[in-house]
Amino acid sequence: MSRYVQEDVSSEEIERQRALYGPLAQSVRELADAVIRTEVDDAEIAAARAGIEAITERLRERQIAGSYGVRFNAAGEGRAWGNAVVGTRNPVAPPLKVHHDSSGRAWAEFHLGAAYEGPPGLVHGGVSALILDQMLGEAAGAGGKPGMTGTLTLRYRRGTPLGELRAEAHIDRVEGVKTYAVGHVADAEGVTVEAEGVFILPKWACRALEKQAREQQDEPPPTRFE
Ligand SMILES: CCCCC/C=C\C/C=C\C/C=C\C/C=C\CCCC(=O)SCCNC(=O)CCNC(=O)[C@H](O)C(C)(C)COP(=O)(O)OP(=O)(O)OC[C@H]1O[C@@H](n2cnc3c(N)ncnc32)[C@H](O)[C@@H]1OP(=O)(O)O
Repeated sequence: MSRYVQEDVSSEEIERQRALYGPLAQSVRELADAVIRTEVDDAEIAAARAGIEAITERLRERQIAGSYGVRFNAAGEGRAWGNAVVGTRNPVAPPLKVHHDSSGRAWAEFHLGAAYEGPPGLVHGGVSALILDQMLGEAAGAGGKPGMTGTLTLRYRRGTPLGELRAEAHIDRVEGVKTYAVGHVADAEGVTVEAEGVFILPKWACRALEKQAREQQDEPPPTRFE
């Protein structure tokens, strides 16, 4: 089943949901950080666990059958709220608020805390890869050619300290369905990880985009999601 879902939902309703679920996910991020760092006594841990399990049960009383997917409304606004990097409703996502321009540039400033650690005090290399995969994909999408990651190559130049970071990406070149993008993660001292990747508009999406373009002749198809 496709997880690209068309929903009849107004922009106002999307904003209402963002204001409801965004802070919920943020509270759970705080919880993850607290679970890693707490030093309260054993009885407090047991009580906290019981409380968390009760809340989880409450939330599961009514839920989506599978993952959130990517949902579009009639205005073409896309919501990737379960996305592991930018998902508004995903507590695992830092989340990144990605800025774009139509020349195919994407950038974001963000904070990575204790939940993203690999080597002591440093960001896990897989987390840097996760973020750069998204950022390069966002650049490809911003330039009008979204795609699935085909190949992603990273060079870890030095450890990335946990804390305040910035990521940037831009399109290097486009060859038909293949968009080549480059980018990096940096701390205040400069670049820590560099990435290059190719993003490929899948055959199934080419067909879907052509169909969509035929249906809404003047409206460009959606190419990026928040
Ligand atoms: C309403 C429709 C909306 C459409 C939206 C479409 C996509 C949206 C996706 C993202 C949008 C934007 C923002 C999102 C931001 C973040 C991105 C995160 C992305 C991910 O987290 S994504 C998960 C990891 N990713 C995968 O899960 C890919 C699994 N894989 C496949 O889904 C297929 O494998 C695919 C699609 C890659 C190709 O399949 P295909 O059948 O369409 O095309 P085909 O095989 O014919 O290749 C065509 C040309 O690409 C070359 N090529 C093929 N594979 C290559 C590879 N791996 N590396 C380098 N080049 C490759 C060939 O050599 C040929 O090149 P040439 O023509 O020059 O010979």
